[in-house]
Amino acid sequence: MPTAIHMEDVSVLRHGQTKPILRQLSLNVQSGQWVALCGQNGAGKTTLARTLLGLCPIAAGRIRIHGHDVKEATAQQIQMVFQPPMAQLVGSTLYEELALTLVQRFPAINTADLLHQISDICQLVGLNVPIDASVHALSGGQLQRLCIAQALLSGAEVLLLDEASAALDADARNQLRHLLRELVKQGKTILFISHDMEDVLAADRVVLLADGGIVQDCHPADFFYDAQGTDCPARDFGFAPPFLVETALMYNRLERQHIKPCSESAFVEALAHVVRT
Ligand SMILES: Nc1ncnc2c1ncn2[C@@H]1O[C@H](COP(=O)(O)OP(=O)(O)OP(=O)(O)O)[C@@H](O)[C@H]1O
Repeated sequence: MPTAIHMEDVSVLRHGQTKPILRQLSLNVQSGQWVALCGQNGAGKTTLARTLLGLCPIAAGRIRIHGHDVKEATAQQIQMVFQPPMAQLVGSTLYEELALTLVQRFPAINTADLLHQISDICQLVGLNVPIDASVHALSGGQLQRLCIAQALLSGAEVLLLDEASAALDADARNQLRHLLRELVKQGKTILFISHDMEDVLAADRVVLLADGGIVQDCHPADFFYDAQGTDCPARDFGFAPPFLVETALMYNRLERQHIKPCSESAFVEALAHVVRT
């Protein structure tokens, strides 16, 4: 798989500060990988994402997005779903907002195709509001979905999501995780900043930031389960394991097993395997 994100010894200083917010940080992400970026408040997650967009100048190091220098990366290579959502919206209606993105990408697009693509993307992200709805009349969750729709319509290969599930209810969070999994299967690369441990569990890889540096980079199974499967290393970093992990840890302790599921289906499969053997 080609490298989608390449960060090499990157340091970032914010205006007026002497202490770097990102400290000689190196990170490589392959195309088609879903990375959960987590860390406590102020760890540098948003700064890292903004740096990948070229919005925070780097004091040292280098960044390449799909082989291009970060300064030359286009909207079709990398896009961010910002938090709060209004930060990225410029149109006054849902139609205007999405049509603008499509016209930028396909200047010759006709109205029928425009409406078709907008309708498809709204269905994909579960945005069930009239096309002429005012952006200001949308709920937090609907705005979040609109921003995700917009990022997808841009055609970007790399999607950065900053707390994109924060305004969503539990069902919508699940839907978003399914959508992200589908996008990854289609080859998109996802960097998902989230404090929600269910989001972290659903990823292919967890990168934990603390004080501007990477302190953990591993598979979710190694983030949430120790070698025996009876304890949760993520607790040492201040993160409570999600319910599925809690349940598996308890099961392992009671039944002296070592299963480490990261999804409901993996849990069922692991239990079936234990019963068979
Ligand atoms: N525009 C800015 N100017 C100066 N310092 C900033 C700026 N934005 C962020 N910082 C500082 O950079 C550090 C990292 O902030 P950042 O927003 O990247 O953290 P984060 O991990 O995304 O936090 P959170 O989980 O709270 O969103 C913090 O100490 C913050 O105060």
